[in-house]
Amino acid sequence: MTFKPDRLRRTMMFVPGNNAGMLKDAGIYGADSIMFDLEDSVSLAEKDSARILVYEALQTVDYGDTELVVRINGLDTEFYQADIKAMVKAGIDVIRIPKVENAGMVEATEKLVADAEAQFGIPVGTTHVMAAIESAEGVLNVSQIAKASDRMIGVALSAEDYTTDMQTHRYPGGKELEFARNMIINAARAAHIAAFDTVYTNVDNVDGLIEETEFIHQLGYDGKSVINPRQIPVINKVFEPSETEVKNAQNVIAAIERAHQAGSGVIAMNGQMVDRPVVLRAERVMKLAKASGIVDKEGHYIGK
Ligand SMILES: CC(C)(COP(=O)(O)OP(=O)(O)OC[C@H]1O[C@@H](n2cnc3c(N)ncnc32)[C@H](O)[C@@H]1OP(=O)(O)O)[C@@H](O)C(=O)NCCC(=O)NCCSC(=O)C[C@@](O)(CC(=O)O)C(=O)O
Ligand SMILES: [Mg+2]
Repeated sequence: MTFKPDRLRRTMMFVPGNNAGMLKDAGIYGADSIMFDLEDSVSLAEKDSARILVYEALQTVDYGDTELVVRINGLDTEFYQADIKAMVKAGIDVIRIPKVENAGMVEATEKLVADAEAQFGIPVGTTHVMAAIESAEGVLNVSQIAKASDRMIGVALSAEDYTTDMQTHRYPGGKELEFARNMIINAARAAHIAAFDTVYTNVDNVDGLIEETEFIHQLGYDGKSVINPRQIPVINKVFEPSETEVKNAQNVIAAIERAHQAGSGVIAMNGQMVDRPVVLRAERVMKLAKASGIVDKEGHYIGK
């Protein structure tokens, strides 16, 4: 497994844990993270067999350096303890805890994860966790949840369960998600972890997916959970910087290097002040440009 703390996470693809064919091919579609699901896409009757299937896939399928995540069953079920044990033993990168309402739920999971690491000879602290926020209570507590563990890599909005809890449903435009989206991105940034937007459930509506992704990209989200491989290139395209953005970022990085050589941390470029926040934004643009394949090894724009 390949955990990299500062990796891009534009797409995290749900793969139903009871579907052997999807498990086998999940690595070929280019998702930044693959999320094996043991929770809501698996029926009660198949919980144990899905856990075994995912465990076997983790032993036998080569997923390259894709980040590997598993969504375990909820902490109010009879399954989650066995899920944690098996997935830690298999060496999963990240455990996604569903329906997190408070920091205590993260702490309880963390303890079981640490116990399993010790039991299976895995260095304690190497399995990471993330929290799915799926209720009104979870949204209100998200800042504590985001800071509840050193293992925490991100918080995710889960709008299907959230809108149900809020006694509404999902509308085009997503006004019903505004408060949750703002709370989650703010909590993630304050905790220096990633923020993932929710799934877009109409896999045939490409325009709707683009519109939603542009909006969450503007808010500062790292990416989205996805349910279908066809959604991956669409989201990646929204996160792909334009030629102007890349060239501006290159100029910013070159300008700040010149400033550093002259012993300064700030410089003017075309009348605009270039300082640390501008440089950090430029570095993120270059990281996205590299992942999008639109710059060469030296960072020069080559397009597609
Ligand atoms: C949506 C659909 C039925 C469409 O089927 P279709 O048949 O039309 O798909 P096609 O495009 O035709 O498939 C073309 C090829 O891709 C393969 N393929 C498709 N999907 C793949 C995939 N996911 N992984 C790997 N492979 C895949 C397929 O096998 C085929 O391979 P091949 O035959 O070889 O050509 C299918 O995608 C699917 O089942 N998705 C997963 C659904 C799921 O996981 N739901 C639970 C998570 S949400 C939730 O729980 C709510 C939440 O909790 C969320 C939160 O927490 O964020 C909240 O509260 O909001
Ligand atoms: Mg859910």
